[in-house]
Amino acid sequence: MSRKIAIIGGGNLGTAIAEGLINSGFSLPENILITKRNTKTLGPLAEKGVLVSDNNEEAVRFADLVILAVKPFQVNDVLGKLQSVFDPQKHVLVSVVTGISIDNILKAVGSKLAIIRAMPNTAIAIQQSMTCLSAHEVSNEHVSYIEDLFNQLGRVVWIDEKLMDAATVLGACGTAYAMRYIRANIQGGIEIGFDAATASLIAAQTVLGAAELLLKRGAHPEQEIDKVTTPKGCTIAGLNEMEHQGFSSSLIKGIVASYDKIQKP
Ligand SMILES: NC(=O)C1=CN([C@@H]2O[C@H](COP(=O)(O)OP(=O)(O)OC[C@H]3O[C@@H](n4cnc5c(N)ncnc54)[C@H](OP(=O)(O)O)[C@@H]3O)[C@@H](O)[C@H]2O)C=CC1
Ligand SMILES: O=C(O)[C@@H]1CCC=N1
Repeated sequence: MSRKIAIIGGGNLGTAIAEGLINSGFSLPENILITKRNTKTLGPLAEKGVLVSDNNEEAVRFADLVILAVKPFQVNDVLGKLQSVFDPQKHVLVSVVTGISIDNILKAVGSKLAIIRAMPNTAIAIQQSMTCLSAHEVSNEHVSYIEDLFNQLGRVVWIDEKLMDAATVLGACGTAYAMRYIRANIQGGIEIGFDAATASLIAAQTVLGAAELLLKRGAHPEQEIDKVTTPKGCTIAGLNEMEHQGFSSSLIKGIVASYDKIQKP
């Protein structure tokens, strides 16, 4: 399989994917064609040598891998206009669109195309995405190509398609939740004496280190918390106050609210 990639929908996620593909060396810029209606915002990618267009048909003809990254309500219109251009012998379609099932995509393209759903997050731009993948009735060749691609851009897990909405919330919305957690740390850090830049550095690196402890050791968070909480110390005092204020409960309720908001077909 040649390595020509079309990204339809060069918004926040589409451009992040393009950046990740180039930064990782997985793709040469000239092997990526990215589309949107207003191409002006794609200037920085064009400067790196990525092909830019407002013509989705041209993009599909150019590529063998098509990544669909438009908003959910745009899928039927965009794919409907591309029905005659898709070639099941040539193309594999990866959709990162929230809440649109493989069955719905098949109906929209109107042919028996190889379709994989992927749920990455915006850290894909710096090869630190968590990407959940799902497929059915797709060849092993396509599966290993797509797994290889997303493995260059972070970590990958294959999941049952019925868990895709849950993956969207935990893995993709999760970036925003983590940012809010870090921002609150920065706000607190400033209140107890740091300037904003120093508080930001300390907060972000501390979260990175905590995540690495879990990923590298496979430990449970509570095991690592036990190592930090001195009896009668300041950590447990802070943690307990956070819980009295509903910390874990508010996160869980937020996750469920995000999940409930995803339109179920
Ligand atoms: N942002 C995130 O963190 C994540 C997003 N997702 C999903 O990815 C998808 C994209 O999200 P996001 O990047 O945030 O959204 P954006 O709105 O930033 O990007 C969508 C892009 O699609 C373009 N677009 C609209 N219509 C067309 C068309 N007819 N042809 C080509 N391009 C078109 C828009 O540009 P223009 O108006 O100029 O055409 C826009 O830039 C969504 O389905 C979202 O649910 C999934 C995981 C994470
Ligand atoms: O907020 C949204 O709808 C999308 C889905 C995951 C991240 N952003």
